[in-house]
Amino acid sequence: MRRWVGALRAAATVASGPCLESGGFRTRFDFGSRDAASWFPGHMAKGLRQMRASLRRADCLVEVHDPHIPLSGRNPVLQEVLGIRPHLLVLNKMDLADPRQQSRVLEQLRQQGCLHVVFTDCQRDSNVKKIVPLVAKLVNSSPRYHRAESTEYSIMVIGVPNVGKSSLINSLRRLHLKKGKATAVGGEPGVTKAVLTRIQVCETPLVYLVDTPGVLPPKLADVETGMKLALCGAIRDHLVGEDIMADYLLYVLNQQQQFGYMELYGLPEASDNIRHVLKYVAVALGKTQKVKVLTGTGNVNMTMLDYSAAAYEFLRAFRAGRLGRLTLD
Ligand SMILES: Nc1nc2c(ncn2[C@@H]2O[C@H](COP(=O)(O)OP(=O)(O)OP(=O)(O)O)[C@@H](O)[C@H]2O)c(=O)[nH]1
Repeated sequence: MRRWVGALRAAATVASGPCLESGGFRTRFDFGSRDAASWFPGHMAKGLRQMRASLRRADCLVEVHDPHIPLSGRNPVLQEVLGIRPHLLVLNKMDLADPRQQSRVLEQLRQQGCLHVVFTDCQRDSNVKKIVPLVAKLVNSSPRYHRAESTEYSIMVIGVPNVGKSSLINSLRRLHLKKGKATAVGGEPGVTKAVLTRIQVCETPLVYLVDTPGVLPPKLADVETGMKLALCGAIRDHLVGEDIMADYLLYVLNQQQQFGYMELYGLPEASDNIRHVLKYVAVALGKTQKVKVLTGTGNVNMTMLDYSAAAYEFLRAFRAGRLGRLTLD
């Protein structure tokens, strides 16, 4: 075992593509002729219709989004309702994004008219306690339309898939009700399949949340926005392609001088060549596959590096924060 890993490591070093010096990285990413329209799954149109219908019953919208992409990938359909409902933007998974970008992001969001923003980490319940008082303040300072007589707050949680909507609801219940999970959490986009019934998250004040299935913008602004959403797990990997996603991730890491991948996978220097990097990923993680090779004298079984598995692991490392805290916008 040791010997073939050693041999593969040597092969990875010798047969590598050109390694670029820091500063010699790609300055733009070539998306080829990819069309982001094909990445929008049809069933989301239904989710969007259900969401619109439920919106009428909500006092406040809590929009959860990924702080890796605080400025892109949000659903423009929401703009229609933002004007008439109190709106709070929760940038969840703050533990994974670059904290140095927070003030710039807040300023840019403010310029876009997004005034109420909270960064949270639902795995550690960080900042989640700020949400209920802020929602109460926002609702109380705006006309409550048909709900003027009600003393309870009904909040609708919306956002693209996989941003942590269910995790936020569970975190609120843990903090305010000392209760466990009410809604399933999953690492794959689309875990929340149907619009759920109301879930109580707080006693005083009485607050109910309505969880919704993650819904992508029906029309992505451009291919790059789609790629960023895919990196954040909002679009299923196989729709976009793990190989190109890994390449785009490497491009961004190098652009932002985030070279943590070198140490993680034992690269001697930074590289802009995804195949070269994935070679190291595969070797470091022992991602190999047996391949049958037909030769003139018969079949030979060979152990080869599994680049697809390596690309998948590279993406997983990014999503778990092992490649550093990164803001893509
Ligand atoms: N690092 C980190 N991971 C989180 C956080 N919140 C949620 N996650 C993870 O993100 C993934 C998606 O979480 P969910 O709560 O299922 O997301 P969702 O938005 O309800 O997903 P859909 O149902 O697909 O729309 C899960 O693997 C969670 O464990 C967070 O604050 N930090």
